[in-house]
Amino acid sequence: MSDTPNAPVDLDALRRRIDELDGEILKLINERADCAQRVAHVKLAEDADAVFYRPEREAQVLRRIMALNQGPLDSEEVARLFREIMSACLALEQPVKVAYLGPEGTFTQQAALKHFGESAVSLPMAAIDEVFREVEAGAVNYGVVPVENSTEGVVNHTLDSFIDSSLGICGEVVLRIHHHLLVGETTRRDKVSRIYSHPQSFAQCRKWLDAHFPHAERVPVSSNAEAARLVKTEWHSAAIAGDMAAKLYDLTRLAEKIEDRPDNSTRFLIIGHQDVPMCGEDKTSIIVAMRNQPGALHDLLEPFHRHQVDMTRLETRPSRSGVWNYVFFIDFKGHRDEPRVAALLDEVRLRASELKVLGSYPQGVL
Ligand SMILES: O=C(O)C(=O)C[C@]1(C(=O)O)C=C[C@@H](O)C=C1
Repeated sequence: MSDTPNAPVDLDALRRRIDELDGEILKLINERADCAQRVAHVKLAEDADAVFYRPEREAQVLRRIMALNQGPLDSEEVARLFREIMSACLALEQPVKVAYLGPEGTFTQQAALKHFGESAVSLPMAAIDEVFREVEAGAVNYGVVPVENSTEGVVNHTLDSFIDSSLGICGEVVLRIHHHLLVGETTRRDKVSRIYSHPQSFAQCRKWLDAHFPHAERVPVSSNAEAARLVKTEWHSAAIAGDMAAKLYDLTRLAEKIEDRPDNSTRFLIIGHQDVPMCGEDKTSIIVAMRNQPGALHDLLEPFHRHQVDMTRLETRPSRSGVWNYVFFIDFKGHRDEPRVAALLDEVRLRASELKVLGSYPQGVL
């Protein structure tokens, strides 16, 4: 075989080489799976209630692979392949069960698959509260809920659910959101008089809709997947939804990527009972209640500046009880076990009327 580009190649020889390599890859993947099974035995020997899913280790594996990769495959592509290999290995140790904000075909399901891989068992829930309840009750191991969109801002319902919940955060996943205009096979573009979607998606595609379908009725529904389900059986209707919903309901794309901002993305949280050890590139989320007095916000923020802790998000929510006068949701870089972060948290605790650490977890890798 020649290394010279454009040299004539022998197709049979190349396919024989691919067969050989596939044999080696197969052997290595199974050797890896065997190691994972042995890891499970070690975990069980140490603790009968062992937790098999280890977010910090998964983040380290994926980051290492991306750093090692020399192409020609793109690093993200390679990480996605390893994501699936680890998902299958974890399923051999113990299949992980995940509840997500449904119905089937939502972006949250896409986020759950991106984070846990195809070997996880994922179950759709009708509402964010239900995802929290299923995880709290132990019916599933983890939950996946949306928390903020780059165009539309925060998902208040998710933030509020943390106030009264015993659950914490064990991971995050960021998804690029691409919306398409979808129709059933009998609907023509010039006949679309009604468009269904989730209110957030309407907001994310507002300029495109004003320009292309100014006269179509916009009907808000509970999810993009529900919008896709409705148009499957309706003439003259279209839905705004993503790839998963298009595939699930076998719809045609009249227009692709119609979101107004090309960087439109949504951040999802993985919720659970687990305290996640440090992985090296971590984030911490806290809820802080401050007394209703002048300078409260300054008092809260000043230690972050002094300890040089990088805040990535600050949200304020109205209090729902007397104690929680002002409630702030804060995300920052670092892990609660780092001395610098521990010192910061001690100071914030002294200044606040309440502090709840929701968790430290790996920054989203993919
Ligand atoms: O290292 C572990 O603890 C494992 O269980 C192995 C492994 C892997 O396949 O690499 C599988 C599942 C865990 O979530 C993390 C990593």
